[in-house]
Amino acid sequence: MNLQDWIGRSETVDDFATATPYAALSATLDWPAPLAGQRPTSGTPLPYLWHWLYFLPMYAQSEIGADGHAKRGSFLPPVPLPRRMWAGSDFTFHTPLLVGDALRRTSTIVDVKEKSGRTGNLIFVKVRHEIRRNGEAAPALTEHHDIVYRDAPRPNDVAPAPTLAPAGSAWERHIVPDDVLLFRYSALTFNGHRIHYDRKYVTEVEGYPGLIVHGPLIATLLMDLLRSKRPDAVVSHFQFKAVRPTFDIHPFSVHAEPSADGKTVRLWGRDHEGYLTMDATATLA
Ligand SMILES: CC(C)(COP(=O)(O)OP(=O)(O)OC[C@H]1O[C@@H](n2cnc3c(N)ncnc32)[C@H](O)[C@@H]1OP(=O)(O)O)[C@@H](O)C(=O)NCCC(=O)NCCSC(=O)C[C@](C)(O)C(=O)O
Repeated sequence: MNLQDWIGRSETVDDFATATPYAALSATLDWPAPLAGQRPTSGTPLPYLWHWLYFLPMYAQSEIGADGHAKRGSFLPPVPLPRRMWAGSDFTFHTPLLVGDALRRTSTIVDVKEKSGRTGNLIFVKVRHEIRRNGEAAPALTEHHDIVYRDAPRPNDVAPAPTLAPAGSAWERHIVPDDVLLFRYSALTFNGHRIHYDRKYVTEVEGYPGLIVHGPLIATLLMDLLRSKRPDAVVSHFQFKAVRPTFDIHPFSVHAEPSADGKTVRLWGRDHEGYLTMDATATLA
């Protein structure tokens, strides 16, 4: 089967930006009282990246594959490598999405690439999502999502040399991940991926030392750090790359450092050993 044949495939999903998932994520991110868990009124802007609370992957239970995601070969190509991860994303925020909006997301497979990485064979699938609000012709948000698929683990696998994260930062937040945090984020995004809750599966089948913290959760924590320090910042562009997995067995931290000219903010995730896990940049409008 030629994976390139999937390039150009497209699907469209409609949804409403409802208040309850917003309230649940604000509680999960530990917003201070009285904001945590509070339902926002219609017209409240969605914080950056909270569009992931909508357009949930409503696959029938019988369509779910071994890793807890939908079986491959319908919208996403039937990639033969077993271990799926979120490699990174790139966003252009054209206009804010507001609670109460009727949203339409059109997703298109724009690239499928096989690569040989330090950790073995990799297949990258790039999906472009365009989200439009209330029937408008122009997208309010454009996202390019890189999904990576990895080989099965081998007994003598050696992790590639990690990169040290910057030593200091203007802003930071320390997170103690646990099963409950991971479960709540999986539930909010209706993500059945076993690597986030099935410890036996993630250690024995995928060969990782612990449950994996979701890439989109870490990216959301990065943007939440920026929001908490600069609530009025208007972000025009944001991109992140997940460079090293974060596991629930140790604390981790998220950091941000505005540039001297105030036009960009570098954001990053750092594990308990000081290694870079996610590298991101927000461009301010
Ligand atoms: C991605 C891994 C496997 C590459 O591992 P590697 O070390 O073997 O790669 P490399 O040797 O550094 O690079 C090989 C090639 O891949 C490219 N590359 C390398 N990294 C990236 C990246 N991030 N984004 C885009 N491209 C990337 C890189 O530029 C290079 O391309 P080239 O040959 O053309 O020069 C490795 O860096 C890794 O394990 N990263 C952490 C991934 C992670 O933890 N993701 C979040 C958790 S999984 C998740 O949230 C799941 C979820 C939510 O359930 C869900 O399914 O959607």
